[in-house]
Amino acid sequence: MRLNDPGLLETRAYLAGAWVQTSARLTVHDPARGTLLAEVADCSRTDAATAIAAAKAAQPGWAALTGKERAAILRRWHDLVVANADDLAAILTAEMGKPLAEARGEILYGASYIEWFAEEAKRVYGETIPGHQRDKRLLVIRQPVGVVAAITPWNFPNAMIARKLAPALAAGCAIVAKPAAETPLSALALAVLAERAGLPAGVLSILPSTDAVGLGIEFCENPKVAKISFTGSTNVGRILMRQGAAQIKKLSLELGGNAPFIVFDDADLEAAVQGCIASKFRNAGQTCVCTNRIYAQSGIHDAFIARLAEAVAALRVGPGDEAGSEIGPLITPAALAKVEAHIADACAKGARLMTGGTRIEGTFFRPTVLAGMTPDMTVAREETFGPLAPVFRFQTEAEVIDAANDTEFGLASYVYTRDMGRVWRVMEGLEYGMVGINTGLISTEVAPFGGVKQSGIGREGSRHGIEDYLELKYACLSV
Ligand SMILES: NC(=O)c1ccc[n+]([C@@H]2O[C@H](COP(=O)([O-])OP(=O)(O)OC[C@H]3O[C@@H](n4cnc5c(N)ncnc54)[C@H](O)[C@@H]3O)[C@@H](O)[C@H]2O)c1
Ligand SMILES: O=C[C@H](O)CS(=O)(=O)O
Repeated sequence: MRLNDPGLLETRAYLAGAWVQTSARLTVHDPARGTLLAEVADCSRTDAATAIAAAKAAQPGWAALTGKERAAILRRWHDLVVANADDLAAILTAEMGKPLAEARGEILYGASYIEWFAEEAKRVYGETIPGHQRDKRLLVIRQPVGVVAAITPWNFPNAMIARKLAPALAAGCAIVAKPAAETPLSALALAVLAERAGLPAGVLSILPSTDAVGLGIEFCENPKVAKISFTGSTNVGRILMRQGAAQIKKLSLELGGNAPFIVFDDADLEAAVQGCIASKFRNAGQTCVCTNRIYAQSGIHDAFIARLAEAVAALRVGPGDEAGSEIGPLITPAALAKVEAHIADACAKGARLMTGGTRIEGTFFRPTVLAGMTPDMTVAREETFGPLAPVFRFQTEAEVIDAANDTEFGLASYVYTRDMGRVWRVMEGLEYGMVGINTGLISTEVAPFGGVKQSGIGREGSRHGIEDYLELKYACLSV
């Protein structure tokens, strides 16, 4: 990996304002080649307690700055991230595998959250309320919740952590973050730049660790932690809820998905095919908002499947750092095995393979389209998190809304139709936090990202995102 600034490839933990090399090390591998990339500090639960104590000590001073002063530091951080985007993308592709173009897009996407919340830092407004009695004056102020503990996944190792650090810091919180053990380098590089931007010591810690369970327990049980912000699987989100219940720990949860992609007869066929590919195969299908089930109405079904299979077969699979690669490797052999299991289950129950269906080498897998899907197949209920596009046929609007909602998940959903009445009926009928209408790409810092049902609690981004890191305080003044 060639970097303009080798200082961004940091392998020490950023702990209580210092760069710390721990005795234990965790290893980071390139998923495309299986080669060793780096040995990184492996933090313990004790290290987490130290970081939390430092955050608790530093947070009042950080909150005492004006929103404008915090905004200036966040703005400098944003500018440094953008200026170093090529290096950050190279690091991200090396540890996670996604194509460089997607990695660079993620860096700018993560930076957009830092920019957005630098602006929001100046707009944490309070309010006055007309008194309920003549001698009373009422007011409300918003204050930072305090120390935040964040836990993030491997699939967007820059953006998912930026999407938490930015609002927390903008609100005046201090934050301790544990990135996924598979992809710590992107988070550490962000901390290098945050320190350069002037973030005070102790306000932020980044703790790579193979002891996810132990640090999770520390985050949940340490009374200095006011809130946990988690992005990852619904199963782990459930564990954290349970572990934090004793202290009524505040929680923001961005969890799993099972996105339906619905194509009605009146849809623009080519737009639907391209939107489906964008939604399904971004990051090799390893995003929480990836299409997981495709529903094609009977009139357009055959033409849609034929065109989709043709376009999917043309997708180029290869290492993310090789020019032209569109589909990188899956993160682990276990991730690849899950894709194969979903395909085997579907075919055993009558599905037809239209293209792909086989591994190439290592954890590279051919993008796959299946036809003849039925609700009893595993992929109808489970998030594949890989390059598999299963197509179900449907007849009526009511039938497909019921099918789309027949899941415990409710994160993203997609609808292709040119009938405006149908747009409103289906958008209102879908039990999801987000709906893409005639588009397969919906994520942006200016809109509230998040799910309903077992896809999460709270929203990230938008004018709503900072609220998760603030408390309302009501004062009643007798005059
Ligand atoms: N809603 C979103 O914004 C969003 C974004 C990305 C990924 N995801 C979801 O995340 C999942 C894939 O990511 P993953 O495999 O890394 O998820 P994961 O839940 O296995 O891991 C996520 C993070 O939690 C940590 N972790 C694991 N077990 C833990 C425990 N017992 N206590 C505390 N922390 C623990 C991991 O080390 C990692 O840092 C998918 O379900 C995907 O849909 C959701
Ligand atoms: O995987 C989850 C991310 O939130 C995907 S996105 O880049 O925000 O759409």
